[in-house]
Amino acid sequence: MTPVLSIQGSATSLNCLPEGKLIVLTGPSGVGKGTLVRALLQRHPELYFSISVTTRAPRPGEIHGKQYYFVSRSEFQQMIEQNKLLEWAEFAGNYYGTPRDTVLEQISKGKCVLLEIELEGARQICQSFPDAKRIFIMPPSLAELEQRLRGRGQDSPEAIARRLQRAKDEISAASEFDIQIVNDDFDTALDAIASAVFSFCGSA
Ligand SMILES: Nc1ncnc2c1ncn2[C@@H]1O[C@H](COP(=O)(O)OP(=O)(O)OP(=O)(O)O)[C@@H](O)[C@H]1O
Ligand SMILES: Nc1nc2c(ncn2[C@@H]2O[C@H](COP(=O)(O)O)[C@@H](O)[C@H]2O)c(=O)[nH]1
Repeated sequence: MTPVLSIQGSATSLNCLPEGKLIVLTGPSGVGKGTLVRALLQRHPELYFSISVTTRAPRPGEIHGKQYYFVSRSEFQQMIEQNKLLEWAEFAGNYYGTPRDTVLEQISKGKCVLLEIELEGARQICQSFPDAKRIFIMPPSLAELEQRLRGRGQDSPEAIARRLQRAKDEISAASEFDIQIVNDDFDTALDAIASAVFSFCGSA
């Protein structure tokens, strides 16, 4: 029942979060999670956003340590073996994971910590942290999702097809989450996320 996680060498029982709060935000690729999170962090810089590790190649303008920590597949494999990731998953041909120590450190400092991750990783986090708040972002329709992925202009047609294929399974899992928010009108969705975050975290 009680997962034991290590913070800087000390064992800490985390079946409930000791100080801070953890929020998991998921939803299909292209739904607008990243754009919503960036807007939320601008409004509320007191939140802590976890920067993930990935084997995906950087897109134009992406900077190591800002959007992601970009690593090779062998480096990612080493991180798994050394238990440095709180969760990880393969998504559309690349690996993604959440660095363990920084997240646990921020939680232990009482921060409200935000993870923006795909479904499999979100499920892992929900198992390890049953007290985490789980938010699912829905697209208004699959056609609009495709439009957003194409409009973003960052992925090849093959990568977009893989992401859309996966989106169908992800959307059917939305009811596993505490809250479902449709990102149709951006400001309405942002207000709904802010309200969910702060009713859970208090003043963070
Ligand atoms: N409410 C909205 N209405 C129209 N376009 C939107 C809306 N929200 C986000 N977008 C646009 O949709 C595109 C995809 O958004 P974004 O990159 O944030 O998605 P994502 O869910 O983070 O994707 P991924 O999981 O692949 O990182 C962007 O071009 C963004 O500007
Ligand atoms: N399981 C995890 N998924 C993650 C993590 N960081 C990001 N993601 C998700 O990956 C997809 C694709 O992202 P993209 O930047 O290549 O478009 C998207 O759904 C992200 O939410 C993570 O640490 N773990």
